[in-house]
Amino acid sequence: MIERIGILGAGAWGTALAAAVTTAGRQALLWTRNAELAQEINEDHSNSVYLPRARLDPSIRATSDTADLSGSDALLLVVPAQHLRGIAGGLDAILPEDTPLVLCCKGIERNSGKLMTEVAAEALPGRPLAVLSGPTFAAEVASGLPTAVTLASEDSGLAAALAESLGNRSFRPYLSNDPTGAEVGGAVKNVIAIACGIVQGRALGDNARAALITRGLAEIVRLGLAKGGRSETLMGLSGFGDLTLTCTAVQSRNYALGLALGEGADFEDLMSVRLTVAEGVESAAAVTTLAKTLGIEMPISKAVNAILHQGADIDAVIGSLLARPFTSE
Ligand SMILES: NC(=O)c1ccc[n+]([C@@H]2O[C@H](COP(=O)([O-])OP(=O)(O)OC[C@H]3O[C@@H](n4cnc5c(N)ncnc54)[C@H](O)[C@@H]3O)[C@@H](O)[C@H]2O)c1
Ligand SMILES: O=P(O)(O)OC[C@H](O)CO
Repeated sequence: MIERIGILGAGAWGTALAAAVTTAGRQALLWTRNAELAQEINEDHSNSVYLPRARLDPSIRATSDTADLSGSDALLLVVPAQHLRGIAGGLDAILPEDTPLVLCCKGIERNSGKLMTEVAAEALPGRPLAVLSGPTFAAEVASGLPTAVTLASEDSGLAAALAESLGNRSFRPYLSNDPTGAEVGGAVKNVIAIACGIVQGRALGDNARAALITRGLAEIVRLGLAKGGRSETLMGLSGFGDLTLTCTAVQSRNYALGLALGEGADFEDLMSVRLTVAEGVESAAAVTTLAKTLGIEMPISKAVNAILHQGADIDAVIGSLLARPFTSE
């Protein structure tokens, strides 16, 4: 039985997952690089920086020493995508080779274009891998509100064991053997959510957002299939489900970032003050490069990348998207 769950990363999602783990009756050990935050979690049972309104179960323990994770029966990887390689690599010497790794971060490594399972397989070679993804705002999970996730692994026995260990009445895993599809859905939906925020910020209407969600899903499916994922995964919780959630709620950091940009805020100003991660920023660049390499069309993702990273004018980019030739669905 998977009893002791190590959680690498005590941001909003790592902390919410610790809450789900304790609700399921398992032990949660959170790792954070910030010793003061570990002390706060242990002594005050709160995470005032990343999940300010949550009261945490006192059984949740935190540490800033990665060596403490070596006794985990499974390790959830919940650090921002661009930091996974660096942080996880430091665990290779201390983590047993049979410890399952569960990728809970949603992004693509910008420098390499690699998915999180690909990065984990290089940073911590040989360990069994799974992906946990889906429509999951951390604050709602921490409050015990009903949530369903995809738990995907090529090893169906591992996915089932993880579901048994982590699942409960309000945190319901659905099993899949398509981790690639689950990862692509989780990463690209953040980019499409930025696009949706931008059109809402520009007051272009709900029709425009529905069009972006639908054509965004077409981009997710193209990339997912090209990477070896399956279309039913991309139509499930970790694809369509998460895309819908993230593109329609101001609670989403990616959507909210797009909204602010659409309303006229400066990208660099927004990034210079933010504490929390908006994965779509880095993934927009990664997805654009990957689409070019794989020879697939992803015009919305490319447009977001042009706005964020190439200084393109928002109205000019929207004008170019609207001027694209008519085509079939
Ligand atoms: N918050 C959610 O609702 C939610 C839900 C599902 C998945 N996720 C995914 O989980 C992952 C983590 O997101 P989060 O919401 O927990 O993060 P967060 O925004 O709450 O916190 C930021 C995290 O990044 C870490 N960090 C910041 N700068 C760093 C650096 N230079 N080096 C190493 N670590 C650094 C911080 O210590 C902190 O743990 C992301 O991939 C996100 O997409 C988040
Ligand atoms: O706040 P966001 O945009 O990072 O989205 C959080 C989760 O990924 C939603 O499923």
